Amino acid sequence: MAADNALEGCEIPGIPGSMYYIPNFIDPQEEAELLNAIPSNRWIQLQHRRLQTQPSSLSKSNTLLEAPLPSWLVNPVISKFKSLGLFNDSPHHAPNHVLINEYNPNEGIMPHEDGAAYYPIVATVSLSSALCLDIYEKAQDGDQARPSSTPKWRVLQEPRSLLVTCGSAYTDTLHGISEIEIDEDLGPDTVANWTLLGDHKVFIDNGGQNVRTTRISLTYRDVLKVSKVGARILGRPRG
Ligand SMILES: O=C(O)CCC(=O)C(=O)O
Ligand SMILES: [Fe+2]
Repeated sequence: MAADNALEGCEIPGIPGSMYYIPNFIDPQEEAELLNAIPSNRWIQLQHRRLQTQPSSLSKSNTLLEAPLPSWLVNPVISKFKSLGLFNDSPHHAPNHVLINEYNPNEGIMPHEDGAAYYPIVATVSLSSALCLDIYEKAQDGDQARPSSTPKWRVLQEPRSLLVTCGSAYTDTLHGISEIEIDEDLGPDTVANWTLLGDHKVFIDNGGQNVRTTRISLTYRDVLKVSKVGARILGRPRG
């Protein structure tokens, strides 16, 4: 992809196809401003996390009703994506959809794939707390893909970092976050992006542990199918 040059040196070793980790993608003030801007009245409470979607959730046919993203999700994050060349090759040349997930300690998300509604590039900004994303190889079960029984890799996402998943890392793996309070046994042999971390000393000094606090993630994607309001009202899509 076009971002290859800008992301050179950020590719996570060992994970095929590729995932990139950029520590300190935003600064503490940008992080605080993003946290402040998240509307408090749009959360949907699920059993093990809460979430909101911007500008809106997808229809049953995975279609997004065309609408601009709020400006606080565009600047500074999407401007920084542009300087990295991220989403240059995606159909809309920019993300048009952001999922905001909030996890308290002991909360997570089951292993899953993000699927065919999106162009295969995902950019995730982490806020507030570090935690490990578990990456599973895909085991084929008839037509159904299921995760390998244990995670093959762990990616430690520090607050203010960016994780980019693209290509076969998007299509051929599953990802999840385990419902634990403490990420244990963190070190060079157990964390795929150890050499790319902004500050691995924090984890060494803490005996290889990360005690989670509440983490919020912003997941930027390009939804492939977008419908225009006018076309919908007329019942005739006009391209
Ligand atoms: O919070 C994250 O980093 C992952 C979220 C995720 O996988 C999703 O919403 O599809
Ligand atoms: Fe996901």
